[in-house]
Amino acid sequence: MTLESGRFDGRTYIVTGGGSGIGRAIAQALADAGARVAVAGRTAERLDETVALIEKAGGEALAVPTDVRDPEAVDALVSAAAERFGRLDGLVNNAAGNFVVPGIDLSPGGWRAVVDIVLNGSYYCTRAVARRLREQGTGGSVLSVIASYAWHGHPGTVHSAAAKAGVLAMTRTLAVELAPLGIRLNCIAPGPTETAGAGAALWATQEAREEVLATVPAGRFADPAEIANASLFLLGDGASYLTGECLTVDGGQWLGKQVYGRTSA
Ligand SMILES: CCC/C=C/C(=O)SCCNC(=O)CCNC(=O)[C@H](O)C(C)(C)COP(=O)([O-])OP(=O)([O-])OC[C@H]1O[C@@H](n2cnc3c(N)ncnc32)[C@H](O)[C@@H]1OP(=O)([O-])[O-]
Ligand SMILES: NC(=O)C1=CN([C@@H]2O[C@H](COP(=O)(O)OP(=O)(O)OC[C@H]3O[C@@H](n4cnc5c(N)ncnc54)[C@H](OP(=O)(O)O)[C@@H]3O)[C@@H](O)[C@H]2O)C=CC1
Repeated sequence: MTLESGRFDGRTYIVTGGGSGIGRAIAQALADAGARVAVAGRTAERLDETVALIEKAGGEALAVPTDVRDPEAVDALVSAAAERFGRLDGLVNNAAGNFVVPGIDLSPGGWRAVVDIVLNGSYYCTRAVARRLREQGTGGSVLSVIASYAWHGHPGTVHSAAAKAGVLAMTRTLAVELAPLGIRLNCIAPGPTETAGAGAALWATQEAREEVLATVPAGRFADPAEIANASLFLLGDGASYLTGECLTVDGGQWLGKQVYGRTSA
């Protein structure tokens, strides 16, 4: 069997949270590899910027302002992408919200805001795209961006850790349900990655940045392009027999738990 891994010519993907950070990098990488991309998020201007960057590089993209917490808006997003590009091949669940607060002090509204975006939004998007793929009879792939605290938890982010764990369970469940339709679902768990959104939400001060860096054996933040490269592998034909998995891309962070207070020998 010969596979054209690494190329996405003629394919169409939806990237949620495609107006910034990791989502923008994945959208650009997909477009560079030949795909058409629909980017979704709440802020139209950011989406337009992503589209302009992709078009400037010779690619094709569409901005569809969408709040992933609204299932009807998500259905409309999927219809808009399929109508513009004629078909769909997959989805990247990348949209997220996050802030640091002790779980005991978190309000029900704060819990709901994050769980609605990360878990419910990922489910609405996955369901809508899977229905479209079933209708087309083509198969496809779904990638969800989670975080390693889905399995080890993290103080200060109970809402996000619980929601990301839910996305992992959703992925594993639907990977089995949808395999007969040729639809693969996987997750990627980035380590600390240099984006304005995460910087503002999680390491807003120099001291906080240094604390985060001290936990990464590789000694640096990831560049969003490094997360995008690994994402393309999981979305593409090079991973055609890979489903229900999570690839951790974190410079050794979660393994380097500093039991003896150090990250190097
Ligand atoms: C290793 C790292 C892994 C993961 C990294 C990332 O995810 S990086 C990605 C990082 N990127 C992003 O996060 C970008 C997107 N993020 C966002 O848009 C916002 O941060 C959002 C998640 C709050 C959603 O916005 P929205 O317009 O829906 O929300 P709203 O303003 O209407 O508030 C809703 C509820 O939340 C409450 N609340 C809010 N802030 C705080 C706080 N600091 N403290 C306590 N509570 C807070 C607020 O009080 C309200 O609750 P109430 O009073 O009704 O009970
Ligand atoms: N950076 C990091 O260190 C890490 C990031 N991650 C994950 O990577 C992904 C991207 O994060 P990152 O690029 O850093 O941060 P960003 O803040 O740049 O990305 C979050 C994106 O989600 C969009 N978004 C938020 N709420 C909604 C909503 N209700 N509907 C639609 N879109 C929404 C935002 O756009 P808008 O506000 O315009 O809607 C934004 O584009 C997230 O899933 C995050 O949890 C995981 C591990 C580490």
